[in-house]
Formats: sequence, C-alpha cells, structure tokens
Amino acid sequence: MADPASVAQIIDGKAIAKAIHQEIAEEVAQLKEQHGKVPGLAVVIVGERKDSQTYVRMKRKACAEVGINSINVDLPENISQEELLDQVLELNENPDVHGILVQLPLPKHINEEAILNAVGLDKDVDGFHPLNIGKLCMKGREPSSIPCTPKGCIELLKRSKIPIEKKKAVVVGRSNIVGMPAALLLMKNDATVTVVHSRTPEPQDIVKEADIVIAAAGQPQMIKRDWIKPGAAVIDVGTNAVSDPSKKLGYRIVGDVDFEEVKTVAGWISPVPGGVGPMTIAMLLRNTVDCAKAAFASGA
Ligand SMILES: Nc1nc(=O)c2c([nH]1)NC[C@@H]1CN(c3ccc(C(=O)N[C@@H](CCC(=O)O)C(=O)O)cc3)C=[N+]21
Ligand SMILES: [Mg+2]
Repeated sequence: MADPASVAQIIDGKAIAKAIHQEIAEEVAQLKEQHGKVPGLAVVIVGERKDSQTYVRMKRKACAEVGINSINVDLPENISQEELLDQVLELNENPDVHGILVQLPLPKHINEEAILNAVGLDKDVDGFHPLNIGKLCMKGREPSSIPCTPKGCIELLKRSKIPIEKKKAVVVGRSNIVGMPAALLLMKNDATVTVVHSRTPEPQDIVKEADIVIAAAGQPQMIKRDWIKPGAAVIDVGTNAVSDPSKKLGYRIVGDVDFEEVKTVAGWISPVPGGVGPMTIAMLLRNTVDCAKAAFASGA
C-alpha cells in the first residue's frame, strides 16, 4: 500500500534473496543430474557467540533449502591456532567441500589473518583471501569469489533496475569486508566513487551529492534525512543492536540509516532487517555454487 510519508521505493532484500535462492536451487538440481554430486559448503564456527551462532544457523538452513550440502564444523572457543589451521587445511583437501566459510570474528587468541590466508583460493567463498581482494583492486583480473555483503549490495541495485554507470556513489565506511570492496565494485560498474569514513570532516556534505549511498559505518541511524539528495538510492548495510526492553531479546537491530527519516526523501531505500542481510546469505550460496562449478569443470 502507498505510504504517503514515504517517497522512496522500499527495496525488498528478503524477496530478492528468495528469488535468488530459487535460481540456485534449480542450478544445484541440474549439477546433481549432470555430475551426480552437489556443491558442498563448510561452515566453520569457533566458540559460542550468540550472534555468530544465529548467522551460522541461517547459513546452514539456507544451504539445506537449496540443496547445497553443508559440512558443519563446530569448534571450541579454546582451540589453538594450530588446530584451527589444521582444520582449514583438511577442508582444503576434502573433495566434497567446494567452499569454506570461517565465521568471523574469531576468538582473540587466534590470528585471523593467518586463518584467512590458509583458505584455498578456489574455496574462498567469502572472498576474504588477500589475493582475491588484490585481484578485486585490479583491472582485468577476476577474483575467484567477491565478498558476499558488497556483492549483495550491487545485486540489490541491479535487480531494482537502479542505474550505476555514470552515477555518483558514496560509500560510508572503509572496512575490509564491506566499505572498501563495495567502493571497488561500484567503480568496476562505472560509478564515480567517493569513500567517507570516521576521519572525514563534514561527511554529510559529500553524501548529499550521491546518487547512490552505501551505508557501512556501523553507527546506528547515523545517516539522517538532510544527508540525502532527493531521489537517491540508499543501501543500508548496518546491523547494529540497540537496547529495546520491549523485545524478547532485550534489543533490536537497526541500520546505519535513520529509515523513517530517510524514506521521506530517498528514491529507493533498503530496510534493516530485510535488506542487505538476506542478500549476504544469497551471495554466499551463489559463490559456493560458482566454486563447485569451477571444481566440476576441472574434473574434480
Ligand atoms: N566469514 C564471515 N562471513 C560473513 O559474511 C559474516 C561473518 N563472517 N561474520 C558476521 C557477518 C554478518 N553477516 C550477516 C549475515 C546475514 C545477516 C542477515 O540475514 N540478517 C537479517 C536479520 C537476522 C536477524 O534476525 O538477526 C536481516 O538483515 O534481515 C546479517 C549479517 C555475515 N557476516
Ligand atoms: Mg569507518
């Protein structure tokens, strides 16, 4: 129903992700017919963080829904660096495993970089291996996988028929897993890209010029109505827990964008939840199927 206080079209990430799940389920069924085997994703979790457990459960459930074999590796919080490394190396050798996801963050005593370096390039479904990120930076080079969250942002724009080419895009945040790769992907899609971050003076003046805003700063509801150019597309990557005693868990999840304000000026806006989050999982499935296809094609 038309909401008079909203000029923005709401980008329904949940519905778009569902359509992608259906496409993937069909591809998986075809692969099974052609090769007698299905893609396999190892989902590795270390420790018992509640948020990580929730995300990992969602990823495993999504695999099951589309027919991807999820290989569940649940490891104790006190696992040593060496033991975790051994687990990853073992998964690299396992022919039933086409993708390896090591849920982040890892416990403090683990060297995250060393673990991500160990994931085989051809199984790096998160796209976090430095060589894949390096290739993402280079013209004419293709990483084996592109990080799921920024890839999901681009997919949201494309499937919503929002033009990227020749547009001004501003990314808010410069993290390794979202802001930086999102900027690179927008550039690859022929946008003119600016990145603003925690040390940028007057970021609102720069965001206000953008046709496309990717909000990935990790600051709850930081982006207000007066930051946004009328008609702009606003993709909200934030997943910030804010205290809310009326909720069962005592908190709710809000984005980096003040949704109620910004929807009155933006042309398009993705909500939280139900925007980028489900797309992150859809892109993980996509990357897993693509890695499996490459493995099957090479005779594995
Ligand atoms: N190796 C690794 N790869 C990741 O991709 C990765 C990770 N570690 N660590 C944590 C972040 C976070 N992340 C999310 C995935 C789905 C939702 C998602 O589907 N959210 C739902 C709501 C979920 C809820 O109800 O809490 C939504 O936005 O609608 C959110 C966040 C993946 N991450
Ligand atoms: Mg930042």
